[in-house]
Amino acid sequence: MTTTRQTPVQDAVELHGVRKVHGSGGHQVTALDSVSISFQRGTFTAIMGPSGSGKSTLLQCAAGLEQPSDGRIVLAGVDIGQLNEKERTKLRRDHIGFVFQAFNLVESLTAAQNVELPSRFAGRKVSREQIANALAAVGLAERAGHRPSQLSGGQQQRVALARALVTRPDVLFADEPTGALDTVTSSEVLNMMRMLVDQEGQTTLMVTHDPVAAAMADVVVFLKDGRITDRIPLDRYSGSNNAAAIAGHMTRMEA
Ligand SMILES: Nc1ncnc2c1ncn2[C@@H]1O[C@H](COP(=O)(O)OP(=O)(O)OP(=O)(O)O)[C@@H](O)[C@H]1O
Repeated sequence: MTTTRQTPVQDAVELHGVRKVHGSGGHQVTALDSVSISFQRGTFTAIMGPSGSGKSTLLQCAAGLEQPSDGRIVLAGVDIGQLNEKERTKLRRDHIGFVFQAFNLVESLTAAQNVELPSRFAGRKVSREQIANALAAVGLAERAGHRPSQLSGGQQQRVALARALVTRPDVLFADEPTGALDTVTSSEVLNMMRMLVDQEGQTTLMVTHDPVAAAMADVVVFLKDGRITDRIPLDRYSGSNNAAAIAGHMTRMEA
């Protein structure tokens, strides 16, 4: 008898029974309550839920930026809880990229210099070619010499994306990446993120309030009161139907 050996699908991030309590004494808030979930490599996950449901805390914990009060987080195959602060910093530097609602670009620097800056601070060399490739990957090859004021909001967020991706991180974390953008520039950034997943296999976790943004993902995870209530895989080819279904789900959650 022959048996077919299946290559196990490795998850990029795993959370096992994660609890996060903010504050101390009588002012404690349980932001995450026994959260267990895995995020598969090469997939795009949107995290949604009412305000205060724990979305950003989940992202920060999964990225190793905050320590859970309890439970275990495995990032890129490494149990973060086993690392000291220095090792955690190195793991973050080598394996994750982060984009936020605010682009956080330095106004006096060009797009290329902004992409290079964090690596420079970390004492790590990125080549001109790596910077050019990162800008090309977000469709900004021609804008390398432009300063933020010479770019649209969507283009500035794409520079921030290139900056997050220049070191080719295992996981891209995005916290409301389109929160400061209008509909047109939002879709420019989201299409770029989708393309990076499809073409480069970029594992992506994105917190968003926007059902249209969430509809770009492969899976939507819903949080309420620090707990995961649903994990819904999306049919990629039902774009606007997905957005409507997600909006309906959110309305029911907030009722
Ligand atoms: N540093 C902190 N200190 C105390 N409480 C905090 C802290 N950070 C978050 N919280 C609380 O933890 C809970 C979850 O917050 P979190 O920011 O993760 O939610 P969220 O779903 O991202 O919210 P929003 O959609 O409004 O950004 C909230 O009740 C929040 O007030």
